[in-house]
Amino acid sequence: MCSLYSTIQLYIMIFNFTNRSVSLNFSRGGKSSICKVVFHNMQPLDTLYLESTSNPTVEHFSTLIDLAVMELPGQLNYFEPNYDSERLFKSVGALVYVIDSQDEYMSAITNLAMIMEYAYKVNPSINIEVLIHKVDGLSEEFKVDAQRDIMRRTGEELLELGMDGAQVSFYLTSIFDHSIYEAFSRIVQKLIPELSFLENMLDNLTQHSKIEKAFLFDINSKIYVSTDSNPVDVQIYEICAEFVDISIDLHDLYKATANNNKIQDGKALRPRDLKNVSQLENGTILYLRQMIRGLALVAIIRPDGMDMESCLTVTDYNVDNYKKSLEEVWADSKITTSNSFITQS
Ligand SMILES: Nc1nc2c(ncn2[C@@H]2O[C@H](COP(=O)(O)OP(=O)(O)OP(=O)(O)O)[C@@H](O)[C@H]2O)c(=O)[nH]1
Repeated sequence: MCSLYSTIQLYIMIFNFTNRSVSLNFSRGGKSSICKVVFHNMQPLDTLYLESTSNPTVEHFSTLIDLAVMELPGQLNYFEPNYDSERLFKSVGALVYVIDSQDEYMSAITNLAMIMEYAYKVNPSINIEVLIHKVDGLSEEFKVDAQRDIMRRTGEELLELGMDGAQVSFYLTSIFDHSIYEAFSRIVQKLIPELSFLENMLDNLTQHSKIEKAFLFDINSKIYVSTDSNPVDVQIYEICAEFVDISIDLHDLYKATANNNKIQDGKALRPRDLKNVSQLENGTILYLRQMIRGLALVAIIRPDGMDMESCLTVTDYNVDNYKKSLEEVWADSKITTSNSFITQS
């Protein structure tokens, strides 16, 4: 059986080139806020008090994937001899470039094209992901216009550099709604080589239960690392992501600390896995079960006339099997800690 364990390194960056005649400052674009909100559950409004980052930071998160998120502050010039830029670019799977949509963005686009030129030279398989960020401040019409304009200008810049075929993905994001999670979900999924296998397993699960939509969530970040092949409806995603939050809050509130350390027949009892089921007024069931490696399966179940108990019995049985398959796939995988390779100045 193939191993699903992948080493993925993502880094979020905004560059500035101090060696150009005009010094460009692309800091305050929202990089730290994105990292704090997505990976540390910080409330979006609290990012107002974040201080400017002065040194590169790198953090590792190990769930389905070994994800390393590097934040490169805007004030530093990574093409100085101090930084081993070649090694930096070579080692990452995706480069996430943040453009502040509420600011003048022409220089940021020129900068992006130059970075892409360098990135592709040293790492032709790198994914370039552009977040058109802070779109919460723009009207719906303006959002679309800004995206079209940024895509067109990026295309023109790349054409000038002779890179017209280069692949770039654009996402409209804000930390004030789920768009940032949706973008990161898609970015991370692109880096999982076995994604179609994971999708097939979820398709199988949905076909044999009354599940309408299922997500495999990373509990910590609420990024979904996989979903079945039915199209993703943003509202359904939002409901499922909120259900993860509620389940964790309830679990923390009611977990019996005494039980966690309980000894039975001389053996310590393992803390119970997270599970939460809730039926909405229209009969739809929200179902969450903890899986392995910090992941949780969240499903929307439509009973369609079947009583809730039978529906849950079938789902529980199928989810048990799904979990066993995940465990088998991960049985041989080891967690490797990637080396940090940013030279601190
Ligand atoms: N409206 C809005 N503001 C945001 C969003 N994301 C971040 N911000 C704000 O942007 C400001 C700068 O955010 P930072 O995360 O510190 O920016 P940075 O790119 O890390 O800045 P440096 O550390 O200086 O490189 C903060 O006041 C955030 O609250 C967003 O999606 N929408």
